[in-house]
Amino acid sequence: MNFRKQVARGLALNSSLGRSITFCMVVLLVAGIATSAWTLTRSWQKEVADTERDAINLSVSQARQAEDTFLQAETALRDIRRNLPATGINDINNHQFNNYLSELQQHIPQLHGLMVYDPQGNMIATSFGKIPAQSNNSDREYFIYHRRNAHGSIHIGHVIRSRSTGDLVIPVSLRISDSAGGFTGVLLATVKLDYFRHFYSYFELQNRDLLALLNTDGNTLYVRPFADDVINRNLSASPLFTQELEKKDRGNGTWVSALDHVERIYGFARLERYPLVVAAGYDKPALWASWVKESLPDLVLNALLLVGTLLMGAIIFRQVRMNVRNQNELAELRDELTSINHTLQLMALADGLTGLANRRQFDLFLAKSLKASALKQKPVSLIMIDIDYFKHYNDYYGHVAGDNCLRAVGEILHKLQLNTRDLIARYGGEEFAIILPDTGPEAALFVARQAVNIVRGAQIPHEQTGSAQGTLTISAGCYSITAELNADEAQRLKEGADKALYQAKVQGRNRAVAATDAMLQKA
Ligand SMILES: Nc1nc2c(ncn2[C@@H]2O[C@H](COP(=O)(O)OP(=O)(O)OP(=O)(O)O)[C@@H](O)[C@H]2O)c(=O)[nH]1
Repeated sequence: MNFRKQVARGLALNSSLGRSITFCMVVLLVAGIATSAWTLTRSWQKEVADTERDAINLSVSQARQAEDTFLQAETALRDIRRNLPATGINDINNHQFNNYLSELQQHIPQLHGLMVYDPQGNMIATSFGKIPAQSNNSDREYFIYHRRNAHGSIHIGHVIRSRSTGDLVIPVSLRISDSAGGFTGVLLATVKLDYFRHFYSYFELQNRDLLALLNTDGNTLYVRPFADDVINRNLSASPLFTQELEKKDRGNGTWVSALDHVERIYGFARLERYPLVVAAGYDKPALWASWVKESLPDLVLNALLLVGTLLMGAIIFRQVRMNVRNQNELAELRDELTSINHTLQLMALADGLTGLANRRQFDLFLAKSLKASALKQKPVSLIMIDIDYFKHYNDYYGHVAGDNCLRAVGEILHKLQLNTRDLIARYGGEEFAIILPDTGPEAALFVARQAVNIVRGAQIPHEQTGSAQGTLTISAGCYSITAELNADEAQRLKEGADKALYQAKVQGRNRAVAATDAMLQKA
């Protein structure tokens, strides 16, 4: 048996019930798996959507906070510019102005310092109170920027290390111009990088979650949780600058960070007043791990449900298989009983010695033939056959040989060319009978003679017949009637054939005789 057949039998697939149950189980399983997959996918998508919303909210709030931080610095610078002597910055009273700057700085905690530079880059006032010996900042980017650009807007530069204190600061600067628009110096407010460092550390973020403040040209100002070596790194190739900010000022996206190659779900927001952008990024692999951990009970439950369904299916299959097996066994038993019944029926209707129809079958067949004859009004004939001198045969050869002889005569008679509807029977003892439905007297006598001739022709030795041949012969008597209904026609037919047989014996045996009216009238 090949594998497919084994599986089919194992699952009781060879029954229609088995197939129906298999179909239902497969539908249930597929539906279960599909539902679980759909639910889990939806749950993960919701997790990602929630995170995207969190990221954009965080970036927007931090952009707002950065905006306020730099706005305070700008306001301070604009105040300073307003308070510069109308005659020019060279007329600044150093001591007084330093105090003013110092006081202003103390009110704005994120400020590292406030400074005033002349057109040559020399510091002429500072909130630190004392102007250092080496204080020329004409090489600084912001200074060069303002010398070249005549506009009076705020400029936020890249992170620098303060020459006064060595701290990392973000320079916020404003150009000072004379009434003709000529360059007369630079006002500088430095914002502490640590201010953002501390501020960003307040948020409860995972290890690799990111919060960054960047210039819109892609330069990093501060990126939590990275070390200071990423400061001033150019990230202009990041999708944030190449794709997202090109399209909108705030939004979200997922990309792999250029800093550490970790995939993050980002939210970003551009500051309204300043060329800065804030990005908040959530570690996607960590989010996945935490989601898997949270979804584990659901996963296990779903798996258990599926296993339960499979087990239930297996139990049902087992029952169906047992059912089918029982049914098959019952069918086999029924077939066996039918066959035994058939054999018993045959045994009940067959003669044990010769295998011909027995007396019981003879009677049944005769009754049936007579009824048909009465209904169709067609003749039915009976030939009675008796072995001649069979007592002598038994006496001479013994009863065992007598039995064999009976069997041989049965076989010989069986070879007669009869119609299929005719019946040869052992009538009893050494007597045989042939019933010929739809057969008249001439045809019956012809068959009877054939029987006599064929037995004689077989030349079975019989020493005790008194004849010269010394072989076995039979005598036959036949009679035909067209039966009437409701009459004991069997008796009439048998008596007629018997009388004819008697005449055959009387006339010298080894012959066939048909019953005549004269014979029948003789009592
Ligand atoms: N071996 C054997 N003999 C049987 C069987 N049935 C009947 N017989 C014998 O058949 C013999 C019949 O003898 P009878 O009725 O006297 O007739 P017959 O000797 O054949 O003489 P006729 O009929 O006058 O020619 C008896 O000896 C029975 O014992 C049987 O089944 N086997």
